[in-house]
Amino acid sequence: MNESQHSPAAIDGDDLLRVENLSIDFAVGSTTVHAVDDVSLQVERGEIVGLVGESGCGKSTLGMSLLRLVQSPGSIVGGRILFGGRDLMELSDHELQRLRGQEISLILQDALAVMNPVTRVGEQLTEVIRDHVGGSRAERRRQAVAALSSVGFPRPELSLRSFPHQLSGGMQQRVSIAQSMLLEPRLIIADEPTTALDVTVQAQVLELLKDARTTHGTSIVLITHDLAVVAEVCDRVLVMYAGKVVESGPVQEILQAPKHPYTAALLAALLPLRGDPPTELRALPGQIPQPDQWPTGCRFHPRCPLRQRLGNPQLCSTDVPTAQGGPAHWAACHFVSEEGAVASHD
Ligand SMILES: Nc1ncnc2c1ncn2[C@@H]1O[C@H](COP(=O)(O)OP(=O)(O)OP(=O)(O)O)[C@@H](O)[C@H]1O
Repeated sequence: MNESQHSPAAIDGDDLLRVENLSIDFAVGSTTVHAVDDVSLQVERGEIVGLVGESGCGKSTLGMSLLRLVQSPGSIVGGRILFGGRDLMELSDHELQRLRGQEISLILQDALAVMNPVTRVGEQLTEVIRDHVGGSRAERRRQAVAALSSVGFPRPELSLRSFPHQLSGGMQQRVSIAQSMLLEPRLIIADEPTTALDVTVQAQVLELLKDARTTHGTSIVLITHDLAVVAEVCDRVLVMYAGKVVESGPVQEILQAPKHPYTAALLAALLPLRGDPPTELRALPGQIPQPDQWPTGCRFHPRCPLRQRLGNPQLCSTDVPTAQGGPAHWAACHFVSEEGAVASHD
């Protein structure tokens, strides 16, 4: 079985988003970079799904594709993205425009990047309402005040008059979340939304995302390199390595009993939240390979601690691993058993 075939088959019909065998290439000079390679996933209504992995593994490219925002020289070269049963690839520009913001919205690490620096916060918010909903000027303003209030601005009327650069990073991210929630989208793509923020503000922003799910049933795809953030908010997690999903499962299971050696290595590199500090930080050696030079067989094999412990079996460098485990929790590794071989080898 193909490593990506488990996840779509696991759904019982309550999925809002279904990605099937998606591949995205970048044409860089005379080479083709396979940034996302045959990835499948699904997100159910009201579910928060984490997408984790090191820098360069394809998380953002995958996230942007969910809004059909992959920029040239990148393009979707295979697969389907179904949102609420509609194939995103078949939508007209007009339909896509309505979809973005109204049904799917985007939160980025750099909140300023999605704001107009010369437009006051209030105007940015009321413009979105005017373009998608309409209503009188007074009504639009009332909604903008309510939006800022809902993300914790103590004096929203005053903050509406601010320019984005007059706000702190945490405040800017709150405005960005307020803006993305204005039209009560069914799905939010949040790409490293807390990475630039200090720990206290980070926790507040994560709370706001959880609130969005609780209050409006919003589904969220949370892209992050930080497993601690995943542990805090996600129901399910997909671990990406070198353009592929290598493990998928419920967050607690993945954190407590990872099946893939890459996931185990990411976890081992985390500092414990409580207790004595470790005598050494077991960081994962080596770097993710360049996307135009993905290794043969299992793409993780040159860095894999489990393979080394097993005496470097040849299979890892020759054969692409298929999904092992059940539909709810699987990993693409030749040497994983359903009992969690990784944990027992550690
Ligand atoms: N505009 C581009 N031009 C060429 N290649 C690109 C471009 N954007 C992304 N890529 C390629 O796609 C790969 C995946 O990039 P992507 O940004 O999706 O990874 P990521 O996991 O989100 O990393 P990060 O956390 O650093 O954003 C990159 O290694 C790069 O080779």
